[in-house]
Amino acid sequence: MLSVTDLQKTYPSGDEALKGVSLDVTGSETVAMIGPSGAGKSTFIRCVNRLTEPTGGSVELDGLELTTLSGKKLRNARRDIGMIFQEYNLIERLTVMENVLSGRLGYVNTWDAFRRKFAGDDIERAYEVLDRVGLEGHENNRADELSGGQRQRVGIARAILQRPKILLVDEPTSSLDPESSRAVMDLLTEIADEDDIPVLINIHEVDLAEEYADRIVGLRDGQKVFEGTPADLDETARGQIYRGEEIPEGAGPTGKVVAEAEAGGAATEEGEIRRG
Ligand SMILES: Nc1ncnc2c1ncn2[C@@H]1O[C@H](COP(=O)(O)OP(=O)(O)OP(=O)(O)O)[C@@H](O)[C@H]1O
Repeated sequence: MLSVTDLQKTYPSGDEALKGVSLDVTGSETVAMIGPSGAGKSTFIRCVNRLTEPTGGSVELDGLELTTLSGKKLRNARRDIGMIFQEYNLIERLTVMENVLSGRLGYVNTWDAFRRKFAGDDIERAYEVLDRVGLEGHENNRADELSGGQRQRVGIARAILQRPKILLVDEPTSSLDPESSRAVMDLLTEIADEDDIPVLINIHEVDLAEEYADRIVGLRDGQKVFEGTPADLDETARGQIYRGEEIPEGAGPTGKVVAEAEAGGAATEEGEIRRG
């Protein structure tokens, strides 16, 4: 379970990107975080895995406080967090298989240091994971030969190879066409169910959030201004999230609207990795 309490981030520029946001994500639920550009959605996800340093608050994953970890402990904790990025963050010149195996390292920038050192078990599992995301047969294609939807599937495969305790997903569909977007959302919610892990997704497309999420969280100006089911996301709530509207008095059941911020194997020279 991810439990975030009063998360704050003020950038050195003075931008208060998060002004005390609390959120629990648990079970196998899919939570969509929506909000206008600049609301703090990416900052929230990046503070959870410490790609950005929060300036206040607490982030616990299965009871482990992440904000105070450093060095090896932080690296180990990050392996429990599967991260999927808008722009895929693949290494273009490497193969699909190599990119997926880099998930075993937690974060790809250490890939070069570990190259060629994957266990046979990891490779076998990488094949399984690639089958699962529909990329069987593409193992030895270079990442830069793939379509956007396929690249995002590589990103998803890389994340789930880690056997994470949670998936954090930052704008997975914003570079994709509608059909590929839906396929990616289908895959993410399927993983949440089948692997029994929660998924937190930042997403701009409100219709996809409504269709796929169990719960929707609305951020505006660094504050959580809405939390509820897709059915709760009425016009009042949308106005509050996207237009900063006050909740009109007597406007009906908007109790869900939060008005204030809550205080191994071997790679060949060419990069091809073979089974066994
Ligand atoms: N590295 C940074 N340095 C300074 N300010 C930043 C930095 N990253 C983000 N910000 C600011 O923090 C605020 C929140 O940005 P963030 O990217 O988290 O919002 P977002 O909701 O994810 O927006 P988008 O939907 O456009 O990605 C914005 O005011 C932004 O300008």
